[in-house]
Amino acid sequence: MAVTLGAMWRAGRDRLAAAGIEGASRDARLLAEFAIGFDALQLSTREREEAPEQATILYNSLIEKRASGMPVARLTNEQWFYGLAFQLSPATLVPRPETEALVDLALAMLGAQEAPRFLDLGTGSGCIGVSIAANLPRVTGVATDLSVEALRVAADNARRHGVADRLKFLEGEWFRALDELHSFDLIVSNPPYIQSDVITGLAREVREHDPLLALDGGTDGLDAYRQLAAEAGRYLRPRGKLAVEIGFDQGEAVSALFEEAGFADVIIEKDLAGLDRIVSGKHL
Ligand SMILES: C[S@@+](CC[C@H](N)C(=O)[O-])C[C@H]1O[C@@H](n2cnc3c(N)ncnc32)[C@H](O)[C@@H]1O
Repeated sequence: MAVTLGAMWRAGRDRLAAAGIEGASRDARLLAEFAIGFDALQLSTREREEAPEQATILYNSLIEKRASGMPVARLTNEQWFYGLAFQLSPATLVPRPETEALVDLALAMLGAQEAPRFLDLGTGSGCIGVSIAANLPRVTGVATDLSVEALRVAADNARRHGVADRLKFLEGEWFRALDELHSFDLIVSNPPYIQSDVITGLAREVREHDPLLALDGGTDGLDAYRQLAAEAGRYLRPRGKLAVEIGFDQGEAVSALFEEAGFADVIIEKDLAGLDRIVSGKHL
């Protein structure tokens, strides 16, 4: 018997709800759009059309994977961030909405400058660096990662969004990736910041599907911040800034590391949920 597109996606929604998936309706719609190759508007306006057999088979298999805990972004291999679609791979973190605050900070700081330069350390999918470049036509930047595969994806995303000619991608451990002596107006990073022994207790969607390299911040979660705070000054212009994403309970510890390293005007900023999310400081 022929099944309509509307009946198809609603059956998926009910399956996800029965499996206890939060946001079952949203996820079922996103997976239906992906399986059929529609956008949200097309799915809404063409619900009465017959569902193609191949799309139904694909959709049902995606719904079963989602029901077993695989995040939608891992199934579609894509995540929206700062109004842009980012391709993903198993080597990249799924960009999180709270990280968009780092892009806001960068745009506010660099927007008025003539030819600003920034560094995005641990770029992953490239979401931070590509979003900054896409919103500031005069900016140039360098994006690094320890993962070659993540860098490949980030470079693809830069091409996709037309900023590849203004971003350089370099492989290596934090500042050691830099190929020459650079001097930046801003260094941004969302480094791994989860304590090693907390990772096994994280939600399954994170623990099983985000790369460990993107999560593990060492015994106290602060390994990357120690290195970044201690070394960033060498790569910043006078009055340049270092700004990092932090875990909700790391504000004081990371601020102290910034102050010990000689940064001035150290500020902790909160996210929309009212949690500490960014620490920034100025290089004198
Ligand atoms: C939390 S993820 C952030 C990814 C991306 N910037 C974002 O916000 O979605 C941290 C990134 O740092 C990279 N990374 C981890 N350790 C690193 C190191 N020692 N040197 C350079 N990059 C590293 C990981 O591969 C990962 O892409």
